[in-house]
Amino acid sequence: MPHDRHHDRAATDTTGGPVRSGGLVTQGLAVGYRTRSPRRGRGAERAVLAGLDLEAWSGELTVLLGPNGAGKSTLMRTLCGLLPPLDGRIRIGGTDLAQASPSSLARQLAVVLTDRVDPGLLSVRELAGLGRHPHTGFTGRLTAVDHATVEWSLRAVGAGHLADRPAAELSDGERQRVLTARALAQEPEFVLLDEPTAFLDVPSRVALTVLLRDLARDRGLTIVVSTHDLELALRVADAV
Ligand SMILES: Nc1ncnc2c1ncn2[C@@H]1O[C@H](COP(=O)(O)OP(=O)(O)OP(=O)(O)O)[C@@H](O)[C@H]1O
Repeated sequence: MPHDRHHDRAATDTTGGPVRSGGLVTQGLAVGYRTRSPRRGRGAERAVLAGLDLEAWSGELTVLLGPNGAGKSTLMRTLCGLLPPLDGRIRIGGTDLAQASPSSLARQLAVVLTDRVDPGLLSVRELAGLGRHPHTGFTGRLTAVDHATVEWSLRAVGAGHLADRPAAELSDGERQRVLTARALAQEPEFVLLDEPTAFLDVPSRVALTVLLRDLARDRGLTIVVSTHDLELALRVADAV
């Protein structure tokens, strides 16, 4: 790792634990699925990962590395509140995820999962503009500041030239960039991206990962990315 995360948080409390607040922290987290049983209520639990004590901090790009089927997507879905934890706690910015209101979570946290998105008839600019929704209030109208943020986010991921294209016509790699732009347009403190480089060619993989690391450092974001790209993770990530 090029950057020793432990160097940044040398301060500890009397129990030896970190004194840093905020960040994305889990304690004893178990993630997985509950099978539905129509006759017997809740059904059985199938844990995919258990006993996870994870920390991701502001200003750092944290990478979740694991082979196919390891549980990265399951963990990502749980960290953003889409899947209930089977056990343990998740704290985001010092607040228990289970207690966070959906509207405050939407302003704080942006997520890009691997699910296919149907953009309908939206242009690329309009699709990225959806990221502004938590900030637009009752009318949903974008102000000049919102428009500027969307343009910036598209340019940041190298998709500025696609802005007027119908989003439904994008290639997989182009769509991946635009969805990343939508997440950045949200101006969140926390960004979770599940395999954001999966469809990208090698130069674009490096460029996007370096961009995410720089955004984390320059804007103090907490960015968590899953990947099975070992080399890139080790070269660029602040914590793996
Ligand atoms: N909806 C579901 N219900 C039950 N089990 C599931 C469900 N989705 C995934 N799983 C199982 O959970 C395990 C972890 O899957 P997950 O998709 O989280 O892994 P991953 O690390 O993201 O893999 P990949 O790198 O292939 O995307 C797998 O064994 C998978 O079959």
